Amino acid sequence: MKITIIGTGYVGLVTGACLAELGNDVFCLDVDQKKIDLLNNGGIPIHEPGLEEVVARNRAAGRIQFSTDVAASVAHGEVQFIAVGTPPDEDGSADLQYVLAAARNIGKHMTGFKVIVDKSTVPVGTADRVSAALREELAARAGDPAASFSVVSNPEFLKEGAAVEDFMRPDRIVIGHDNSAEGEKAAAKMKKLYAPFNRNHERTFWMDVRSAEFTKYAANAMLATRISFMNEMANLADQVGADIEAVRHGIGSDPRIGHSFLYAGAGYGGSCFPKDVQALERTARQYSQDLLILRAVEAVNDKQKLVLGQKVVQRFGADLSGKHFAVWGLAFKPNTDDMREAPSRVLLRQLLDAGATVAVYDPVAMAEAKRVLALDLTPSELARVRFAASPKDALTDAEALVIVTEWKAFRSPDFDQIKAALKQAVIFDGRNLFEPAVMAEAAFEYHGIGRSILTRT
Ligand SMILES: NC(=O)c1ccc[n+]([C@@H]2O[C@H](COP(=O)([O-])OP(=O)(O)OC[C@H]3O[C@@H](n4cnc5c(N)ncnc54)[C@H](O)[C@@H]3O)[C@@H](O)[C@H]2O)c1
Ligand SMILES: O=c1ccn([C@@H]2O[C@H](COP(=O)(O)OP(=O)(O)O[C@H]3O[C@H](CO)[C@@H](O)[C@H](O)[C@H]3O)[C@@H](O)[C@H]2O)c(=O)[nH]1
Repeated sequence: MKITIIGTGYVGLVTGACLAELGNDVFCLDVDQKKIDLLNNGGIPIHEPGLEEVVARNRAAGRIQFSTDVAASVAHGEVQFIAVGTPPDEDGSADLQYVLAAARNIGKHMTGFKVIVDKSTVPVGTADRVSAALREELAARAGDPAASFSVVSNPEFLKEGAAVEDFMRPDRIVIGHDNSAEGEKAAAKMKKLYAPFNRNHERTFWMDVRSAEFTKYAANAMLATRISFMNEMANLADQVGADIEAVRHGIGSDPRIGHSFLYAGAGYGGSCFPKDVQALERTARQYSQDLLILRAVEAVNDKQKLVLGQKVVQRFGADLSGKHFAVWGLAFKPNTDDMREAPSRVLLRQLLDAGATVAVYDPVAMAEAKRVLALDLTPSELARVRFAASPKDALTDAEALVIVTEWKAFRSPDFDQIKAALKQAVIFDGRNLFEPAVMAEAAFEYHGIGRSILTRT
């Protein structure tokens, strides 16, 4: 099938590459000329395991092309995926300017019948706005009088760091369409496009457009709720002298609760949970409804991002001037270089505000961290951050090690080496990577999240 993908970010590039892998003829459009040049020169703008190989293979086979040519992109695809960003507006609602600009571009150039797919995460009712924008553009020009379209909602559920795998083996495919003749025609095309992922369509959930749009937000809101719930339980566990890891196993074994997504830590980050929770709250407010649970989820998460830094201050004092710390992990989660809403940024702000100097290391996010921290910090603050060449290099002369991201490479470190490099054998572990009993045996002072019972003894 001839497919156009508008926006070549995390979602667009992965969607385009994976659909090309299945034999489709894919045209990827972006407004960012640098990104398109990089892709045309064989580069990949993001770190995503397996993506580079899929893109290279399909580029070589002529099944995927990258361009900024809007007219050519509209002419190419019978199915046009809109996968542009929907960042938070000032009031927390999803900013739809990029989605609507993409829709208008389609309306300006289209001929014949097009399936327009909202792949971006967009508030309930957006498909209607996309349809209206398209209709306006069609009415404003002397084009093909037979031009027609149907807007379908097909939200994306991939996780960064596992995006290719998630896209190729989806838990579910949600497709919302209307039941007009065009809507049914669009649904038939979507069915054909997704057939290779689930031959009997056992994983496809067909629904109306608004329910599909809502499903995406409800899924992220539920996942964010689990995390904030566990973080709140962890903080209480610290107070009452319980171990949140034991509690996690204890409750996760109930199939109604399940083991996944129950890890207490340094708070959730990334480009989705923070903005999608806010956007859903904002949608509710438009209908005079106050989503009390989600407000709490957000407030707990904001507080949780401070917990690691507070533990450091509790241990080393409010004035950290003259003190130096090692930080392992900067990306908001492992296997990505994405720094959007990363808890590490909050921790660095706390340590620097208290007067400390830091040495930071991340296996893949160093370049992105340099870019982002140059925006977060003043030049004099940035001068107190050293970008280390290795985990070991970061440790030199530090009072303590603070772990923010659970990269695999941090899971089995050489503890003797850590002890030798640090001024004091103290570890603050924002992801509960190690067993407190093992750490105690190795004579480390170990501060996890929600595990104080084991550090007090
Ligand atoms: N990142 C994720 O893990 C993820 C997962 C599921 C859903 N989503 C949702 O998917 C959407 C895209 O997210 P992302 O992380 O891929 O964003 P991104 O910022 O990585 O990429 C968006 C791309 O769209 C391009 N763009 C903007 N306007 C354009 C236009 N008019 N025409 C062509 N290109 C245009 C930008 O230049 C950019 O390259 C968002 O709504 C997001 O919430 C993201
Ligand atoms: O038990 C857990 C699981 C995750 N996290 C944190 O939660 C954040 C988000 O993690 P994850 O969901 O793995 O990454 P994302 O790439 O942000 O993916 C989420 O957001 C995407 C964009 O909407 C959705 O498509 C995915 O289904 C959804 O998992 C990260 O900071 C994690 O550290 C925890 O603190 N504890």
